[in-house]
Amino acid sequence: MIDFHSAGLVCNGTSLSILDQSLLPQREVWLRCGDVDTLIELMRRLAIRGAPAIGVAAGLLLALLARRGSHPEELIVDAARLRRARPTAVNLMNTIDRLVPLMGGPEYPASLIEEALQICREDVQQCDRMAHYGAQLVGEREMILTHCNTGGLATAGIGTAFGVILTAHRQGKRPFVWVDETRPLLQGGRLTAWECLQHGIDHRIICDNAAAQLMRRGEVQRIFVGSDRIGVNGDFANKIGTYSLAVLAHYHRVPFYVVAPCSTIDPSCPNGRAIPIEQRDAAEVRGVSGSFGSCRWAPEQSPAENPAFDVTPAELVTAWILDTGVFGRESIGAAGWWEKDGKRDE
Ligand SMILES: CSC[C@@H](O)[C@@H](O)C(=O)COP(=O)(O)O
Repeated sequence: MIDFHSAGLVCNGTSLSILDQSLLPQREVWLRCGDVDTLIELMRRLAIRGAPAIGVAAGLLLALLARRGSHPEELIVDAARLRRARPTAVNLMNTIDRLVPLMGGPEYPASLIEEALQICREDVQQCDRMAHYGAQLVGEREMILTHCNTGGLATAGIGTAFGVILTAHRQGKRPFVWVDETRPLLQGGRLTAWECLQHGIDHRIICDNAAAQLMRRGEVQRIFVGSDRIGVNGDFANKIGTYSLAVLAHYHRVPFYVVAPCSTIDPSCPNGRAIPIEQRDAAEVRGVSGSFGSCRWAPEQSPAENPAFDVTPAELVTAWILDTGVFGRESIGAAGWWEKDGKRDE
């Protein structure tokens, strides 16, 4: 039985349903996804998004297809197409790399189904561990800033950066959250704000360009962000706008943390320059579109640049909060540093 559900995804044995994140918070619409073309389309238009969530969705769909009797060779082609759907988040590639060797093996399809479910379970557990380590850093009534959406919608569990905030909230620390709206697709203003409301977390949405002024006034005590891929030297890619926040945090001496499972570290990327950055349609910058309607304010003929992610250099990071512990800058350099020396105060 392929049975798994998270905030944005339900797999009930025979089908996969996805909560369309492009329509939230105005409309809660669940979409059936039964084939690879549909999932690729949903990923590209960010109906399902967030690094761990897209990896988990790809795994569950491949498991469903295997259970329905897909020939292993057919599934290998499907997996290769899914792998290319979004290029920056390494979780998608990790999922495919774990499942492809099982396609056509002696235990197929049972082994593939079990591995896909294991990826889901691991993500839930990793979120809990990161949240546990990260929440220890949060003091009473701190003002925290976060970027993009890193909660239950973006993962199989309670989230990465948002999981830290949620856990501090559940511990009664009463954090207050500045929610970056996160232009151009507003994952913060739409999704993180929605998740804050669901969990009763005190928050206020800000335009991305308000962060500097808040930091200058001393109204931001800590910044937590997620990551789509981390290089071996600690440089990391995350939603566009993360790098500017890190520069601002450095100038204003605000602690700046990356929260991600250690599987987000890509051993094949020695540094951030090796991380592929997704370029998206210029139309997303010239206007907005969603369940709230569509509007273009820029001249249609004006070219626009739309990198979906940026890379923050390791020197701007205070610590990496991984599922294996909290790693400061002094940890970087040793081989496999992310598995060894993190502080693990229980
Ligand atoms: C789940 S936390 C890591 C990231 O996936 C998140 O911060 C992010 O940048 C998501 O980008 P998106 O383009 O919305 O998929």
